[in-house]
Amino acid sequence: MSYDREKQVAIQATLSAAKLCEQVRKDIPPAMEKGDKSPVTVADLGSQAIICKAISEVFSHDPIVGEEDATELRKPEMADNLTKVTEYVKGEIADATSEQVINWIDRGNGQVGQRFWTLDPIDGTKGFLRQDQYAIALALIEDGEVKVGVMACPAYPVPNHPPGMLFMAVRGEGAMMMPFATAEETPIRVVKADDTANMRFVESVESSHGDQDRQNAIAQAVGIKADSVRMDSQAKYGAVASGQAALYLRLPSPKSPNYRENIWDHAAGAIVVEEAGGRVTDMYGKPLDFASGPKMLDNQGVIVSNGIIHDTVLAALK
Ligand SMILES: Nc1ncnc2c1ncn2[C@@H]1O[C@H](COP(=O)(O)O)[C@@H](OP(=O)(O)O)[C@H]1O
Ligand SMILES: [Mg+2]
Ligand SMILES: [Mg+2]
Ligand SMILES: [Mg+2]
Repeated sequence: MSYDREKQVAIQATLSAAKLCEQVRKDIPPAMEKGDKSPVTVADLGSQAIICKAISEVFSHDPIVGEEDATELRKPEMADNLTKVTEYVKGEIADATSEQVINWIDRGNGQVGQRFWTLDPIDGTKGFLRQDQYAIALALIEDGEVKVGVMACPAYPVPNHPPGMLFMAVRGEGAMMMPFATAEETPIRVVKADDTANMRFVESVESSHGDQDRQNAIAQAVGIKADSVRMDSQAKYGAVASGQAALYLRLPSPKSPNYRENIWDHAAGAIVVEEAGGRVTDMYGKPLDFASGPKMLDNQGVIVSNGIIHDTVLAALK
């Protein structure tokens, strides 16, 4: 089966959402707080609206499992925020109304099933607020397997061009990157065994999202001598897929040992790395479970590598 249509719709939708996010970022957005105390901005909500609309128009029966919902935005005291989100969405969809924006965002309340999309409208909201890395991440899952993944990374550096990189993959067709500036697709591959210059590892900027002491100890144990490169969001998967790093370690934080990862934080990145020749498992070597629900309850930690060093990393973790 061909996924060309899915890939094209996903690329156009994430690039459109990326424009909205960059517009919000220029205006330095204030963050609102969600129920779990994590931040959300008008850009997260606007991005989800744009992408859910685009998917729904073409694939009207596909559920979308998105990170955000419009519960807060519906409250009368949030009217100003709803107006702001709608204004930004209008930059991409000229005739959008607030009512439509709310409904598009809530299209992201879908359930995991035989075929569905998972969406992180801004992965790395903390990075976005710091003017660092963030990603708009969208993936199609069928029969428990990620089939298409697209990550738009508007702040990702591109040599000799303004920042902005799209990473994408279709199962069985390899992984590509495409600078926003040139729109030229190039195939990407993970770091080769003899490429010592790129044998570095990436981890989250946020110390509370992992276990940086242990991550650094494991990297050293597998022979990586350089300090880690800290980067927000699934852009880290892009770094591994494009051979700029050999390893991405995400071990459970000692402060939140019972935390479970969300599917939208990993699905798009995982297929991009796998199709670039790498490997993605949890810290025990188990495949990530994208089929059972929005949280990967049976997985802990995430290990992303160029494949060659993967078993050595898993052994060091024992
Ligand atoms: N205690 C925790 N451990 C691991 N990940 C966490 C976490 N708390 C939040 N996160 C997730 O970390 C993501 C950001 O990843 P990174 O740290 O690699 O930039 C967040 O995505 P959002 O920014 O989409 O909410 C959020 O889902
Ligand atoms: Mg969030
Ligand atoms: Mg996220
Ligand atoms: Mg997010």
